[in-house]
Amino acid sequence: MANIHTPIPNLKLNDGNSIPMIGFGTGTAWYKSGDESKIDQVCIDSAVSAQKLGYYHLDGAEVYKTETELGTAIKEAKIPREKLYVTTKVISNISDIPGALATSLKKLQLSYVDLYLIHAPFFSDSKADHQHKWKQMEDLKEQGLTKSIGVSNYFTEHLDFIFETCKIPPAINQIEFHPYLQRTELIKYHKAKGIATEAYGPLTPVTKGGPGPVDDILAGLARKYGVNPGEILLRWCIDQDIVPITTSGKEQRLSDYLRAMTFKLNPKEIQQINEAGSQKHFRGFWNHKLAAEDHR
Ligand SMILES: NC(=O)C1=CN([C@@H]2O[C@H](COP(=O)(O)OP(=O)(O)OC[C@H]3O[C@@H](n4cnc5c(N)ncnc54)[C@H](O)[C@@H]3O)[C@@H](O)[C@H]2O)C=CC1
Ligand SMILES: O=CCc1c[nH]c2ccccc12
Repeated sequence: MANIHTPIPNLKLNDGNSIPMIGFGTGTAWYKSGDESKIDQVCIDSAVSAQKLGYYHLDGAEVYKTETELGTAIKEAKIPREKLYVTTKVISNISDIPGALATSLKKLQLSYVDLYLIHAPFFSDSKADHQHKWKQMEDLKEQGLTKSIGVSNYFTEHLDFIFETCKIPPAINQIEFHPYLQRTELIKYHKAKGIATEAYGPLTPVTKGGPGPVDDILAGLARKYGVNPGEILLRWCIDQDIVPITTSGKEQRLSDYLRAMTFKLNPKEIQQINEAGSQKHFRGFWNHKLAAEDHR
């Protein structure tokens, strides 16, 4: 079983902080469509197991309605706070960003988060509105309530708005990223501006995006490195300096994912996955909002 003894590399951010290069997500599998006050014990238990295996990077969001579960799991796992990397995101209460973070911190039972993200750009209706929201994010970082600030699901034009007036540039853009959605232009932009990329949905080709043209390549590489195709996808992100955010309620799967830390893909193997992946297009999230961006 891969576990806490499997070293997880960090990525240095543009603000000097570092982020562990794999995250355990509390959205998707755990998202509550109903009553937030109904506690999901399976979510708590899975987040505790994840921390015990060595996942110290935990990804949450107010809209998942699982921040209370994440806070309970952090308390139960007893990992020292300074070793943890906790992210949350604002969207439901975007009209009051400071109030939203205060509420999230209360649910998480924390005095600060490591990363606070604006969950999506679709709730700002003008350039000035984007810039005003970003200023509120900067204030929260300056108050020490979050160590880093960033965005999620932003396009280059939204990032351009921020860069026009920001004092602190976004440290991260968390986006859907996998071989069937390679976001080449956006990733180039991130690199040019010093923004780190986090990948959600990294396993899409072996989950809802399959079957497809990368299957045989993933199977061959999985045989070569003695892992599952999923771990090849996680490594494909890491070897491009992109931080995958994955999840599972199955302890064995969480343990298996950590085998992505035990090998490296060579540039030719990365290229093979890129070329095969570009033969298929698949987007699993935010289709209604993001379809226009697909061919950029
Ligand atoms: N910022 C945003 O808009 C978004 C952020 N996220 C974050 O990213 C996290 C991870 O997102 P996911 O799409 O769940 O990541 P993912 O692509 O890593 O998929 C994880 C899911 O795949 C399943 N899985 C793994 N291996 C499998 C296999 N061989 N066969 C079948 N199923 C398999 C797991 O059980 C789990 O449910 C979320 O929990 C959330 O924290 C997710 C979506 C949007
Ligand atoms: O974070 C992205 C996925 C997600 C899961 N539940 C919701 C609810 C509203 C927006 C996004 C999401």
